[in-house]
Amino acid sequence: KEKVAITKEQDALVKLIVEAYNKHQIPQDVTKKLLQEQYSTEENFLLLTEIATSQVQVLVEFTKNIPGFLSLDHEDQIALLKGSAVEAMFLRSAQVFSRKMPKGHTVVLEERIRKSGISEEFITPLFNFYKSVGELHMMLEEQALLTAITILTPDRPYVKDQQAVERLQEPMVELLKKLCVLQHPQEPQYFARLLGRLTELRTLNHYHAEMLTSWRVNDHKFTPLLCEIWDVQ
Ligand SMILES: Cc1cccc(C)c1Nc1c(-c2c(F)cccc2F)nc2cccc(C)n12
Repeated sequence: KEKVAITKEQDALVKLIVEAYNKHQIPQDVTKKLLQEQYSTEENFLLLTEIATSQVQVLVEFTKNIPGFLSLDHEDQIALLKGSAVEAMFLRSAQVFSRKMPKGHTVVLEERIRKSGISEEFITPLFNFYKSVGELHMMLEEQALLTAITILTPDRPYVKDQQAVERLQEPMVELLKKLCVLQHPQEPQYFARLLGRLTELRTLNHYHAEMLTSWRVNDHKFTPLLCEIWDVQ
């Protein structure tokens, strides 16, 4: 059985991706508000809107630090960001939800999500996804690479030069595969399970679009950044 080893270049790549992934977190004042604000539906929705807005900012910063991303065609950069924003945010919020947050915050955040006027038909798949990501106990390198791989999906709508995106995504997929073999030797199907999460993520795009529409119908206000990334209003 050939020995799987990370090359020097691959080690440099994973360090760059992890550094970018760690660089930006949700601002403290936003998470502090989670515990302080009272529990009205309006207040909860406003808080989630604030968190979503800062998550989009975090996503844009992370994406700009993915090696090679800024050398892509500028319109393709926008197409990749808009096409992957929901999936990347689900992935990041799943990790924040299952790992990063102190226990107390997670309970409060769950409570506020459940009481923010979102329909049950979205809440269930959302928490199922959070649970399925939590059960993987992903390591930081795996989370960061999986998020970069999601962003660098070549077949997003309006991407013109799909090959250029593939050339960036492929080495990341190879690297993640090697990391999974090295870091989870007792679980040969671990890499396949990670990719399975990406398939589950794509189904959540549909729910998210429905949610946006239902919020707009109920005249909920979004921030300019959320309007721009999801073409609402
Ligand atoms: C921050 C948060 C956490 C869990 C559930 C939800 C509904 C949110 N908030 C939003 C999300 C969103 C996200 F930010 C991460 C994951 C899944 C998401 F639905 N998308 C949007 C889009 C417009 C307005 C909001 C309030 N919003």
